[in-house]
Amino acid sequence: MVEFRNVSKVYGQGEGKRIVLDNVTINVQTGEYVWITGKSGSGKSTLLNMISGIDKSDSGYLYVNDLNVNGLSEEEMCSWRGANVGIVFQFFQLLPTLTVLENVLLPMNIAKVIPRKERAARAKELLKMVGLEGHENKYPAMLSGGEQQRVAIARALANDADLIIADEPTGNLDSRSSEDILKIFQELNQRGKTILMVTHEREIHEGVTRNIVIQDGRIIADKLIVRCV
Ligand SMILES: Nc1ncnc2c1ncn2[C@@H]1O[C@H](COP(=O)(O)OP(=O)(O)OP(=O)(O)O)[C@@H](O)[C@H]1O
Repeated sequence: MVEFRNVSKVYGQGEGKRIVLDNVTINVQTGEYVWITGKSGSGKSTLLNMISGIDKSDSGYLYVNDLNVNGLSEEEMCSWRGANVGIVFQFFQLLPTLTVLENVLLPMNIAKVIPRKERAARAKELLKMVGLEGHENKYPAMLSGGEQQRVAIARALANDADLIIADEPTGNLDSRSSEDILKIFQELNQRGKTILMVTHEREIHEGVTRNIVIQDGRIIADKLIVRCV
């Protein structure tokens, strides 16, 4: 589903030149739940940012469902991403002047892949799924960090994208809220979503199927997680 093929990224020039990703090749299959871990500054976010279009590689290819994402113009990238990738950030990135319901409706109103008359019911259903029934008309500032991250997850699911990318979604949460959020990701994966998550969590959470470790822009480990039941 997601294939990075010989992807490299360099920032700066001359003495300040920094190779952030060095010939990275990763192949993620549909249905995987992948954790990308590694020290701060190792290149994890840069990798995810290529899928969201925030960063572009200097060389190599990125395919998502056989689409050459590098080849998209900025406008094409925007509309492709809106309909095909759900994104969850560390600091939630909710719009403070919109209610919880309006925040979840926003991607639907932009991408227009969900029929207009189904959108409000869908947003309410997604909020119920993440445990926020009854909070629809609140503003983000009225919610705890964990609740705000739930809204962000509902928003990431708005257009029913098969691929969810999450950049340290528990990085700003206490351990209890982190556990709750990780359980939601596990459930999403069980419902068929493919998930790529950058995290600093120390212990691999139940449900994670693969752990890719990055160091200085290179993959130093790529482990399938097999659990006995
Ligand atoms: N726009 C930029 N310009 C210059 N350098 C950048 C830019 N974006 C990232 N970098 C550098 O690239 C390196 C990798 O950054 P990246 O955010 O991918 O690391 P990370 O592994 O996600 O780190 P963290 O765990 O701290 O979030 C860092 O040294 C960072 O300073």
